Amino acid sequence: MFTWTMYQNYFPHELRGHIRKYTDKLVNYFYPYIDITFYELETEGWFERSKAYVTIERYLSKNSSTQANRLKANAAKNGQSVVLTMDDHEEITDEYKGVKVKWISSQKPANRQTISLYREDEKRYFKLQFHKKNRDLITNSYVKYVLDEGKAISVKERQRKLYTNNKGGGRMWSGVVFEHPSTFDTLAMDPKKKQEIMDDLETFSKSKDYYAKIGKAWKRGFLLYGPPGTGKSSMIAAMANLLKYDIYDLELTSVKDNTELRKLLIDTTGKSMIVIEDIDCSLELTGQREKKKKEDKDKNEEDAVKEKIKKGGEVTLSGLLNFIDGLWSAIGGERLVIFTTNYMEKLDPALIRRGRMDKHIVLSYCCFESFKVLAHNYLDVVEPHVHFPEIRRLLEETNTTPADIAENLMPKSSKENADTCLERLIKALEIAKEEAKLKAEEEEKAKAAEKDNGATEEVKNADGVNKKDNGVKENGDVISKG
Ligand SMILES: Nc1ncnc2c1ncn2[C@@H]1O[C@H](COP(=O)(O)OP(=O)(O)OP(=O)(O)O)[C@@H](O)[C@H]1O
Ligand SMILES: [Mg+2]
Repeated sequence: MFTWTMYQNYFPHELRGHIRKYTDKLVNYFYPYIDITFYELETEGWFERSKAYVTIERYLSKNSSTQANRLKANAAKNGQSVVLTMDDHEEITDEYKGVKVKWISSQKPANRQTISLYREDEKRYFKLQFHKKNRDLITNSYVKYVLDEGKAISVKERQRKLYTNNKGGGRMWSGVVFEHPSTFDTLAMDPKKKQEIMDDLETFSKSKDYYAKIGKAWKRGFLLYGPPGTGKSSMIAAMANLLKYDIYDLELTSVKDNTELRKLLIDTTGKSMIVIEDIDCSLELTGQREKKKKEDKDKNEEDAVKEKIKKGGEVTLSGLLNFIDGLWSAIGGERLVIFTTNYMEKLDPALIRRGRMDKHIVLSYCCFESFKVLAHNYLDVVEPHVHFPEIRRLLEETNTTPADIAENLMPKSSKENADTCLERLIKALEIAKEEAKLKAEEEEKAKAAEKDNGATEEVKNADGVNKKDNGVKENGDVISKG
């Protein structure tokens, strides 16, 4: 029998090299498959897990749980859930555009002659095996498809974060797990408007190539405005939940100057939303405040300059504009910038022009359509209902926020049911209507008094006699008519 030792004795080293080369060629000639190996550990750097391997692992988890007999569980979401993938030496099949491929999970034993500092010196890998005739399809598009899908699965399942910049400490942002339950289903607003916003967001998240084609940074600005309690913050949470984005809640008043603002921006990642709430209250950025500041400065310019030096710089309007759409803002990609305000008219037009804030969304008082969403969510009550027509009429006659409606719809004890809650709401709306009527009457009176006052002033100006004591107080309340 021809043994291994005989082979080694008969054929010297160089010849063995040649034989190996030709046998490999021969085998390749008859072997109808191509194998691609993806190793688990990066060979360069500090033996990190290769991104491609982890992404493939995610992708294969969808087939593994149904096809493989031995599964391996890896922790995900900081240990709160597990990802199941096939264990070593298992095989699964996958199909892409009618072509079947095989994935094999395996590992090469450790090289005993080398000393490794790393615990897992066995080389674990995934092998992708497919027929030679499908070479182009698999190498050109299937591999990319697997990586994209794997990435999408991990984005969907990752734990999202809510970051803020006002915690101090060495880090720019500090984050907690984001778990706000608000979604577009729970958000009360006109269904058509809601659908339009959802479509807008979903189109944005899928438009990477389109933004590249038109030469625009992949980001979109939203301005949410409306009275307090109309759902601006709730909508931001719903947007983050829809797109599975992280939120960076930027507290502008805690940012020292424009340089720090830029650093904060650079420190954010893609697939995120940068939120500045109540932008009208943030620093000296609004048109009116700018004007007031200018007046103050004219009054005492020296003092203003001293103050600025003492503060050591500040965030300016141009700094913020640069933050939103300057050169640095394009890094990371796939980002929403969201401002909220209660007073649209207070904002500087430069801040809210289209292109910067691409979409303006007004959140307003509760209409009947919005009420129906809340009634369904809070009480499981749907139209037709005996109380609905009256509520509809009252909503048309009052300005009530969704927050007020929601508060009235929430059962306060186990004895309360849908009917009692709706009746409470009707009472609250009637009171609001009455109050609004009284307020309107008072305003009417005040206006009339102001008119009278104006007329008195005119008389005074005409004859030079002081007729101020005419029974009308300066604030407009009529105390007596004289
Ligand atoms: N459109 C809405 N749909 C569902 N719930 C709403 C809506 N608006 C308000 N609410 C309810 O009222 C509460 C307050 O709403 P939210 O904080 O979103 O208002 P806001 O517009 O951000 O107010 P502010 O201007 O004071 O920040 C929410 O917790 C939610 O329960
Ligand atoms: Mg809010």
